[in-house]
Amino acid sequence: MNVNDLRERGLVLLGCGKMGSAMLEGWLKGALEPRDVWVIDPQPSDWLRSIDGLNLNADLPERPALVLVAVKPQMMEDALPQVKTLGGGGTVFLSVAAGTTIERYERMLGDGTPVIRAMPNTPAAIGRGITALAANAEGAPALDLAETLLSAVGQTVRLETEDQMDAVTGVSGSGPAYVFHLIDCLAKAGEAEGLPPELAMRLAKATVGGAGQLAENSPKSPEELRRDVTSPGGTTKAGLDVLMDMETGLPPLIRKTVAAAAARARELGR
Ligand SMILES: NC(=O)C1=CN([C@@H]2O[C@H](COP(=O)(O)OP(=O)(O)OC[C@H]3O[C@@H](n4cnc5c(N)ncnc54)[C@H](O)[C@@H]3O)[C@@H](O)[C@H]2O)C=CC1
Ligand SMILES: O=C(O)[C@@H]1CCC=N1
Repeated sequence: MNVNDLRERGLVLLGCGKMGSAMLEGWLKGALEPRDVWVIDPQPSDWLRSIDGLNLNADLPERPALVLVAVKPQMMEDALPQVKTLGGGGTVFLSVAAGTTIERYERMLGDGTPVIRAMPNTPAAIGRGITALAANAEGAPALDLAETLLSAVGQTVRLETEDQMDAVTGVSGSGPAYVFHLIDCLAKAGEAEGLPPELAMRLAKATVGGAGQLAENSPKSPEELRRDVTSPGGTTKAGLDVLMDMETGLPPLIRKTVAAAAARARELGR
């Protein structure tokens, strides 16, 4: 299966909120036209309504090439019956829902359904996402196509086993939210040290954005880059002594944060 199949047979989005829209926006800038896409969403956004030629809550094609499932796990029981007749083979199901396992899709859609699970993240909206993928045996031949689609919104990585997906969700799926919170905390701390709010926020955003880009592009490890900032006896060392405390600092806090998110992903899967 390839992009031409998508264009000939159609791509269906079941749910098109924040994540579905970020992905659709990337695809419409690339290989797909609005007429190739069917969206099922009871509350379509103004953006979706404004796309000329998009098949919005219209009758579905008989045998679409792919259904992207982008509803919340809690909405799954209501949403999936709308595409149940497409299960059993022929149509590939690509799910971005946290927690919901391949086995659960197979139960809901029938044995033999090609299922690919993916975990993207919201920087997809600016083409800077990262998506992890895993598939059942029937879905595996469509992994190349799924990667082609998802690379329109950032990097992709294939997982060795589906079991890794909950940990991935705790790191990169939820991760942008941790980083946005870090920006807020940094800005608030700047304010507490006497900076005007706007200046503090500008400094915090540029620092996190710039450091993230540097960490991604540099041949040096994050640890080396940290050492480059840290002068002996200087200001960074004083700050890091607090942040890197193994009992009260970031390491145990981030460990607990990711563990809680991964545990919730496992819970949602049940
Ligand atoms: N937001 C994020 O950072 C990420 C979200 N995800 C996953 O993506 C999925 C969607 O999340 P968001 O886009 O953030 O949520 P969202 O709430 O923005 O979008 C969900 C969409 O589903 C629609 N919907 C509700 N009931 C429906 C039904 N019966 N049939 C069809 N559509 C229905 C809603 O109207 C809404 O537009 C979730 O399963 C989440 O786990 C995965 C990675 C990152
Ligand atoms: O919070 C959630 O459940 C979803 C999955 C990863 C990011 N957002």
